[in-house]
Amino acid sequence: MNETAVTIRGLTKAFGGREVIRNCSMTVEKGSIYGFMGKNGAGKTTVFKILLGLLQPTAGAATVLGMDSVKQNLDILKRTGSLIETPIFYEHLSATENLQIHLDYMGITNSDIIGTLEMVGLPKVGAQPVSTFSLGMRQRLAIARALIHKPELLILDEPVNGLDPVGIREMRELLCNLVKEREITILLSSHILSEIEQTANRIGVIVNGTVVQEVIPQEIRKRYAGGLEEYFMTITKGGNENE
Ligand SMILES: Nc1ncnc2c1ncn2[C@@H]1O[C@H](COP(=O)(O)OP(=O)(O)OP(=O)(O)O)[C@@H](O)[C@H]1O
Repeated sequence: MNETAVTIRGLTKAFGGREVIRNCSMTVEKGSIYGFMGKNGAGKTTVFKILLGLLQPTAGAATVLGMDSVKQNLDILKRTGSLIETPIFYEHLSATENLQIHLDYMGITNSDIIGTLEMVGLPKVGAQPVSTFSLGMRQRLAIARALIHKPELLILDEPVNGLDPVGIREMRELLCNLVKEREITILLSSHILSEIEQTANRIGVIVNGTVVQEVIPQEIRKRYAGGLEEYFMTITKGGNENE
């Protein structure tokens, strides 16, 4: 049996008495790419924030790399790289300086900033202030920051957001290579179904704060002639009360 990188059981999160995550369970196997799909407001970002210890669950539990998301959140942050919502940088500082600050914060002295910038497709702009970066360049830098401390797990909320078609393909190749070469686990959300289809080993669909299905892409192709789009429309129909 595969080991798990993330286990969520009976998770509930309420904001001001309104439950946006409801009795939610999911399992992410180590060394895999898990595609997390759901309509706007279904609860993907909230689940990611709970996994990273940025939000506390109202009920239930989340375990990340064997650690409890509430009690061991600092250890989780050290062993995990993440990109959640719009990345924030020190605008007047260069890409290299931003990565160095992150490494200092993580207490890491020995890391390859130049190699990481190259890996994400920013080979020549390390010295440039982030204020001059385009949306796609910022997204690449955010991925570099998520990767630079060599995490075992990457949690990426819409990582291809803002990338052009070339960038999207490069990101796909990068993520697949990371799993192959570094044996890391990737949990990512995306509204671009073709991206999920081409990268994920396993797919989880969240509807109104509950993961309603976890499946492998081959199973979807077998059962739905229209592929992932038809599957998504079928599973999520009935709307989203969280919207
Ligand atoms: N801090 C908060 N306070 C109150 N409600 C919140 C808070 N954060 C999220 N919500 C609500 O929780 C629900 C789930 O939001 P979440 O951002 O997790 O959805 P999502 O699936 O990531 O959506 P999207 O695809 O649009 O990014 C939404 O109804 C949102 O308004």
